[in-house]
Order: sequence, then structure tokens, then C-alpha cells
Amino acid sequence: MTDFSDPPAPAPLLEARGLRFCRNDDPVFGPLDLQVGSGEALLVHGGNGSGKTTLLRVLAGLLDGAQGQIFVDGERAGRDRIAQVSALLGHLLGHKGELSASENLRFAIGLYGCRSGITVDMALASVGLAGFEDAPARQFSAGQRKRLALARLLLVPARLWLLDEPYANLDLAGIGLVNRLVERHLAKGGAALITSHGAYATGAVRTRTLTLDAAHA
Ligand SMILES: Nc1ncnc2c1ncn2[C@@H]1O[C@H](COP(=O)(O)OP(=O)(O)OP(=O)(O)O)[C@@H](O)[C@H]1O
Repeated sequence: MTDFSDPPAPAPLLEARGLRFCRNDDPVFGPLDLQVGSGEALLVHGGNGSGKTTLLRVLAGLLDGAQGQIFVDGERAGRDRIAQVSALLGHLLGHKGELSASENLRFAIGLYGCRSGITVDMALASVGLAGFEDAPARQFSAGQRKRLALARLLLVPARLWLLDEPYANLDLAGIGLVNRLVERHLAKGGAALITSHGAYATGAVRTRTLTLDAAHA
């Protein structure tokens, strides 16, 4: 007999169950459950100190010792697997000040690989840094540094973007740029977790929300 039932939904790109992080036995966040699938953004809300940055660092595989389970594409994932599929844009942008914008990006490509169909010059132009290819990163303003980090995100082949306050230090055009880049990333099957104290302005993508409890702050 033919089965006309709907095919099973694909597993979310990232799922966490009972995820919890403590520092010196003090809870920072959780236990919490979250899911984000291809084409989706998960907005992480919460007051100062509620654990948003810590959550993103756990999900980027940078912090050890979290309790609970993390799944990537439906399979249990350890820190290595998570690090393979994700890229973090955090408060510390990680540029080397003495290297030029292009050299910084080539350094990142050497570590993490490069998406097909994009070059360093294309990425710099996409974030409004055409003409700054040879300028040392230490000469960049805070907003230009953020733009350089966005160019790195465009280049590395991560499906899951972990964006911690991506709008900070950006002018209005930069805020629009972040939203366009996220929309494009999601349209290509990527996913994003985004923390923001401000409004998230793109209505063009499927969005979930997660609110962290600031009780421990
Ligand atoms: N390296 C650290 N060592 C000790 N405690 C830390 C460290 N980093 C963060 N914390 C503490 O962990 C808690 C959560 O911090 P976290 O930076 O994750 O919060 P947040 O929600 O991102 O805050 P904000 O909105 O202010 O950026 C806070 O109480 C903070 O003081």
C-alpha cells in the first residue's frame, strides 16, 4: 500500500536538551531546551548577566563543562562537531591588529576553510570595506572592526552563525547590513542564534525566541 503521509521533518540543525551551565556550582543558565533549524533565526533575549554570551560560547564549543545534550542534524554532538558547523561573532572579535584586513581574513580562511564562490575582496566589499584591504586592523574604528568580523563570517563555511550583539557599534547602515547578511545566510539553508538588547529588525525570516532568566544575575 502506498504511504501518502508527509515525510518526516528534517532534524533541526542545532538542538539542545536540558542544557545548563554552572560556574563554581552557581547556575549561569538553564536547564533549557532550544532548537534552530535550517532557514531559522533564534533570538536570545535576557537582561545583563542572564547568560546569553555564556550560552553562545557553550554552543560554539568554547566552554567546557555544560550539562545536558546537544544535537547537530539530529546526532549527539561534542565540542568538536559543534565547532565544525558554527562560527561565533562575539564581543572579542579576534582580529590581529598588525595584520591588514585582507591578511586577517586569509588567516581565518587558513584555519577554517572558505565557502565556494566568494573571495576576500568580495567579502570586504559586501561589508562596505572596499578600499580598506591593506589597512591594518588596529587602525579600524569599532564599527569597521565589526564589519571586518562580518566579512569573516561570510567567508568561513559555517552553517550556524552565533551572533552575540551583532548590532553593537554599527551605524544604521551597518544594522541593515547585518539583517541582510542574516537573511541571505538563512535563505541558503543556514541558521543563526542572535542576542540583542535592541530590536531585531528583519521580518523576512522564520524566527524563534528564547528568553533567559536573569534571576541569577
Ligand atoms: N569569565 C567569567 N568568569 C566568571 N564569571 C563570569 C565570566 N563571564 C561571565 N561571568 C558571569 O556569568 C554570568 C553571565 O554572563 P554573560 O556574559 O553570559 O551574560 P549576558 O547575558 O551575555 O550579559 P550582557 O547582556 O551584560 O552581555 C554573569 O553573572 C557574569 O558575571
